[in-house]
Amino acid sequence: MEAKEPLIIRDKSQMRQWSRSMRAQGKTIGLVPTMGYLHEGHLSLLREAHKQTHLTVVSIYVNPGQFTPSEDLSTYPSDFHGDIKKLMSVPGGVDVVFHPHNLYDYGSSGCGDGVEREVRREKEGGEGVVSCLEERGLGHETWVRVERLEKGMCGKSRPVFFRGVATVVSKLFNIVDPDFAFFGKKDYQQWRIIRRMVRDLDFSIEVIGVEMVRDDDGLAMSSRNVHLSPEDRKKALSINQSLSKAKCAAEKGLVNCTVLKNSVTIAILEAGGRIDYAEIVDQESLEAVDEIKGAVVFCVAAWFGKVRLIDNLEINV
Ligand SMILES: Nc1ncnc2c1ncn2[C@@H]1O[C@H](COP(=O)(O)OP(=O)(O)OP(=O)(O)O)[C@@H](O)[C@H]1O
Ligand SMILES: CC(C)(CO)[C@@H](O)C(=O)[O-]
Ligand code: BAL
Repeated sequence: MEAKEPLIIRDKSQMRQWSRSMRAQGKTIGLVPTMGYLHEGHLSLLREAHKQTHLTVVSIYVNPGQFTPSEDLSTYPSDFHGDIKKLMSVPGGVDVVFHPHNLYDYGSSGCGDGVEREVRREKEGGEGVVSCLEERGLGHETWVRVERLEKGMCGKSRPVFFRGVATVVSKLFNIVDPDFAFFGKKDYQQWRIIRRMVRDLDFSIEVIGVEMVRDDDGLAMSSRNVHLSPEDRKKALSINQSLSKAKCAAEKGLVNCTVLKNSVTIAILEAGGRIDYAEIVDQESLEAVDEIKGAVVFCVAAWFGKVRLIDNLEINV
């Protein structure tokens, strides 16, 4: 049986009002931030939220602040009505879907285009990379950075990504004011970064990391999988298969990270993929390790056709 239709809120102040009035009634709120085009991985976050909170909010917002103009913002998949149906298929459904049109619209209080162009000029002379948000000239110039954790892996290949994620998640936290927020461990580095941000900035929110959901054949579920051709989708199984083999080998005593990383890199290249990175890092600090001694995570990003996929496996020896 389908759950009831959620309340759909598009306006920041209406979202805030809803949260305030629910909190005044003693209700706890769980937030699941997403970019839409939902799959079972997202729904597992919602199911986890149901276990911990009275009320649930799923946000659907494709954030221009975490994409550079050369990334795939314009082709990011979306299906709002399909998403609502999927959310209603989960027992208990969802109370609110927060689906803002533009989270960076500050009305007359924005300082506007002139300042934005100035910021862009400075950056182009400095760090050299701007996000789609700055490119659009919307007057936003405040960014949250988790300086060390954002440096490696996805932060290296997507230079504005974690700055954009930490900033938009801070905005969502301020607007929705949840007690709990749920993030998937598929995006392992993102989950760690949000946890650190919440600790360092004293957000009064508990961040819950939820296990990754895979398709039956092992491919990590991801909205971008829809862009894989059937051939590339088959080839992409090499990521999970080589990671699983490496994990088995590590558990049997092969702890040299160069050897393990090479085995995964070669398997993905032989399948026809292009490696972005293959890193074995400490689960907490995300620092690369040479030898597996304790709790590490083996993280991979690889391209198949025009699609960049990420995956990881935790290894505890
Ligand atoms: N397979 C999965 N298992 C568990 N959580 C997931 C999975 N895929 C995504 N999530 C989580 O859902 C939340 C929203 O992610 P997002 O909307 O970007 O989806 P996505 O499938 O990761 O998309 P993308 O193709 O951009 O990687 C994040 O916390 C993310 O970690
Ligand atoms: C956390 C997030 C919703 C921020 O835009 C996004 O990075 C995602 O979907 O993982
Ligand atoms: N789940 C990560 C969002 C992104 O790739 O932009």
